[in-house]
Amino acid sequence: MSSIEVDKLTVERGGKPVIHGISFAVTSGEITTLLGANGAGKSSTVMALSGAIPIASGTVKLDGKPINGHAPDRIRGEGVALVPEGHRVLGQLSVEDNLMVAALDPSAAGRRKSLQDVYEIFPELSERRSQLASNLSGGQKQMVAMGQAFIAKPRFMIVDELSLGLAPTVVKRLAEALKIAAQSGIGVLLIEQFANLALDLAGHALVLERGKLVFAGTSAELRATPEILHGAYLSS
Ligand SMILES: Nc1ncnc2c1ncn2[C@@H]1O[C@H](COP(=O)(O)OP(=O)(O)OP(=O)(O)O)[C@@H](O)[C@H]1O
Repeated sequence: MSSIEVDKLTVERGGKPVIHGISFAVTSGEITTLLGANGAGKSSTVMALSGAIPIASGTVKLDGKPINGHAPDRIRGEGVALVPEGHRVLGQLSVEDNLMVAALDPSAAGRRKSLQDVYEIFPELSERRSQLASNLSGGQKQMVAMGQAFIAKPRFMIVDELSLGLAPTVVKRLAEALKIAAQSGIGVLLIEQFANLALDLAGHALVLERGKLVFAGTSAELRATPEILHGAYLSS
């Protein structure tokens, strides 16, 4: 079993600590959701894990080997792909070029195969492969952003806000894709504003409150502790 282990992680933003020594693990083949009120520190946590912002102290290990301090591209190459908040795409490139720039396989044949795998997950993208990404709907852009993670054949995917601003039918499709990812062995760390959706998808949950972890356990345990669950949305 593969895992990301986070130990006593501290992160500073604007010179002030916003994550205060949190520890948790994300395991392969499982969806773990990170919940918390606005400003609790969810984005800061995942940005630190993916190398987008520095870690003030603590360690992040992938299968026992430290990856903290590595550049984002290196962390991606090591098997941890981030789907950043806001379904950003390269608007002036086609859907297919957006996906291909994110492929990591050294062989052209391997990259084509990875592309076909993404089109199998998201046939909508195959149908629009030549279309400029700027012309896509928000949901289709999120599929491209997730496709850019899938095409790298990651061991772990970190998804910062799956459903933000998207229609329920599209969210259902994206949620299915995450389930497929987990079933294929990928470990998923999911930030999601809708707790019910997050807890339906995830087997495990973490709750952040003002940069501190106040809950780590199964989704069922969290559902059975409504005061923590509600606190997660009210106490920033
Ligand atoms: N660029 C920044 N500079 C300074 N402080 C920041 C910066 N970004 C975030 N913060 C602060 O860090 C803390 C954690 O913010 P973060 O965005 O990680 O929380 P979040 O849980 O992802 O919230 P949201 O759901 O609103 O995105 C907040 O107090 C926020 O004001």
